[in-house]
Amino acid sequence: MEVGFLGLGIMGKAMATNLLRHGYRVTVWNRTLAKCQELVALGATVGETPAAVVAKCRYTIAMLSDPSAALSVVFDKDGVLEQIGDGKGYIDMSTVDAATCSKIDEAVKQKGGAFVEAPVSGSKKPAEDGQLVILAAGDKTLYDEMIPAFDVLGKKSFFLGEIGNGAKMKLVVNMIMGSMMNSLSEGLSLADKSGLSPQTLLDVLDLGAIANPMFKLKGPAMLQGSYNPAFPLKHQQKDMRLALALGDENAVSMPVSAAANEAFKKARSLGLGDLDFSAVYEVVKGASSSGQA
Ligand SMILES: NC(=O)C1=CN([C@@H]2O[C@H](COP(=O)(O)OP(=O)(O)OC[C@H]3O[C@@H](n4cnc5c(N)ncnc54)[C@H](OP(=O)(O)O)[C@@H]3O)[C@@H](O)[C@H]2O)C=CC1
Ligand SMILES: O=CC(=O)O
Repeated sequence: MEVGFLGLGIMGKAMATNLLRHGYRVTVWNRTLAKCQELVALGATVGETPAAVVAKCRYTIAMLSDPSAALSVVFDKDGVLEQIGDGKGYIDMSTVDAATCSKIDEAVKQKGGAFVEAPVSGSKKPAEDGQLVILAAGDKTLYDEMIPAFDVLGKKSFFLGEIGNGAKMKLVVNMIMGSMMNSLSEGLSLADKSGLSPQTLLDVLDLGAIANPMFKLKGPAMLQGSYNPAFPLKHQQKDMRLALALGDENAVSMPVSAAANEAFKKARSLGLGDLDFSAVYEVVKGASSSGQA
């Protein structure tokens, strides 16, 4: 099967690599074209523009940073819309909001193509290991056609129905994740400032009812002050922002998430946006130090 792949950031590179390893013929494009070379070394071919990729491939997957990138790659000059049409499918796996998915869906359908949104839960390592959780919605026929590729990329795919539902599910999940990361940061700070060992706190957490892979993976690195980006903080803040907007639309009060969003915004303002989202710990630590008598 031949697929196109647009966007070779942390996630896209791992996902396209996985497809190549499983025998897919992959044509890649990235805004910074030089980043395609690593994939070429693994057997990919390069499309000079998103339109060129879509012209060549029946199915094209995108994995881009945010709504503005997702829209630009579709609607701008040399974009997806110039070549999408009958018999072609476009699958956007980026984390965006439902309105962005609807705009893309309508435009692709108007050209005779099919669209599936399919954001993923799981970070760099699950992407490398083909262990993502895929949250798809939109054209069911295209979804069914993509199942073999989704099986390479992920451990489980959910088809959630009408367009927008994948985006909404992803935002709810990441809203919870961002709040949990803030809560862990506060707990580590509180343990430290009150004379306890933060490492012992991690050991205790890992044995109890709130043990989870995120605390286990990120906790020790946070104590080392090591924030090599798996999930960039700027993307987590984008997800909190979009989840809060979904809360606004539905009149759902989310004070915990709003507070977490403020901490991520503060981290961005301090220049931590390109670090892992666990770097919000630096903000929480700083806040507790400045509060000292
Ligand atoms: N990292 C993670 O753990 C996870 C991330 N996600 C989501 O997946 C998506 C990608 O994340 P990730 O790979 O980490 O992000 P990166 O920041 O590593 O990569 C972003 C990609 O988007 C491209 N891009 C950005 N702006 C534009 C634009 N205006 N036009 C065209 N291309 C653009 C970048 O191109 P260039 O190289 O030129 O900058 C790059 O290919 C995001 O929506 C994120 O929220 C979902 C699950 C996990
Ligand atoms: O979106 C990030 C993730 O880890 O999932």
